[in-house]
Amino acid sequence: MKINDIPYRSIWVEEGEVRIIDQRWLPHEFRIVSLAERGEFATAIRDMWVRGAPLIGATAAWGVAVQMAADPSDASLAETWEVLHATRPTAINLRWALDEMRRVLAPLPPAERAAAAAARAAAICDEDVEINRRIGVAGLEVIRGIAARKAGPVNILTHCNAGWLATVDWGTATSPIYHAIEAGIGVHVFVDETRPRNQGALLTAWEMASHGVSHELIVDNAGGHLMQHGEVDLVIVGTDRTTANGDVCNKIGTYLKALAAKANGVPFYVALPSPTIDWTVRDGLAEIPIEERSGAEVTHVQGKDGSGRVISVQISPDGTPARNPAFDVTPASLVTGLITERGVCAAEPGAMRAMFPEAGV
Ligand SMILES: CSC[C@H]1O[C@H](OP(=O)(O)O)[C@H](O)[C@@H]1O
Repeated sequence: MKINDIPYRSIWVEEGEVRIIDQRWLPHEFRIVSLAERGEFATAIRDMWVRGAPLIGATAAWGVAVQMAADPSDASLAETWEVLHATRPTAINLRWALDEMRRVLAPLPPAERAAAAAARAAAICDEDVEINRRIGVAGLEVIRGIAARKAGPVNILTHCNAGWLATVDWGTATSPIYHAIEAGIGVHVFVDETRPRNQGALLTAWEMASHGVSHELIVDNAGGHLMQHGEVDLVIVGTDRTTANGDVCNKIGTYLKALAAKANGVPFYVALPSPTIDWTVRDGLAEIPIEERSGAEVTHVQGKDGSGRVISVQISPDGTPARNPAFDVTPASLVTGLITERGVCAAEPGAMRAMFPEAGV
């Protein structure tokens, strides 16, 4: 997407270096950093310099590629899979990308691995961009259908950041929004702040403003109230792992939005790129590992002080203990539809298998 009319991706190669936007400082500072060795890739994923399921996968793919240039041995490949896989447990794209890199590289002689790894990592990024563009095309029809039945803008609520900053480009939940803007359809986006790390307030609001999308930031607890008062026409969220049965794991708080949407007859759609489907899992609640992050993310909040410095402040008493589950699981029964790169399908195993027969499940 464009920032001040300059096109960017969230991760790219420039002057032989893998570069990322260090999202920890957005929106107040725009910092680009280079990742030069495996440990830096692991840190960038674990500490959320980059975040978002597809971007985590793309970053891990480049981490493998950089390591193969340093040491293409079997032991190095195996160790790199383990080191990067251990960074964050929930987004399936991480395992998908690491498995994909191992599938391509393991059969090759070590001398051929560096070039092959860089090619596959670059292709994973390009594929992500195209998948998300197609999700936008499919999701546009959902928005267009709602626009045809009402006056005024289509009011869309989204949770967390499933934008171009969570992917290589376009985003997943935001791609239909960007496509609707391009199609001349009026939209207004309610951006959930998304405690505790505020990906909505810090990242989605920045994306919406940068792209000129009408939006308002709301506290997480306001979504149900707006739905009760008919102010939300559609909910679109992203996902970090969707099961073969259509259960959707996403940022903490998504489940509560789905409950409110169901209670108020608001369509609840999930933008789902196929690498985010975990075909090996059916019962999301029972089987998807939920990342528990530091309680400091709950007791402290980051922002800009009066002099423009990015600082962290403590919002709770000294020593307050905190729990910080980073994701929750929305049962398929609460999902109106899955917006995939091949079109919209029901959140149920038959429809998903029909959409992706190659999954072979
Ligand atoms: C397009 S997937 C984005 C997905 O990832 C986010 O989690 P995190 O910021 O912790 O990586 C959130 O669940 C988004 O919906």
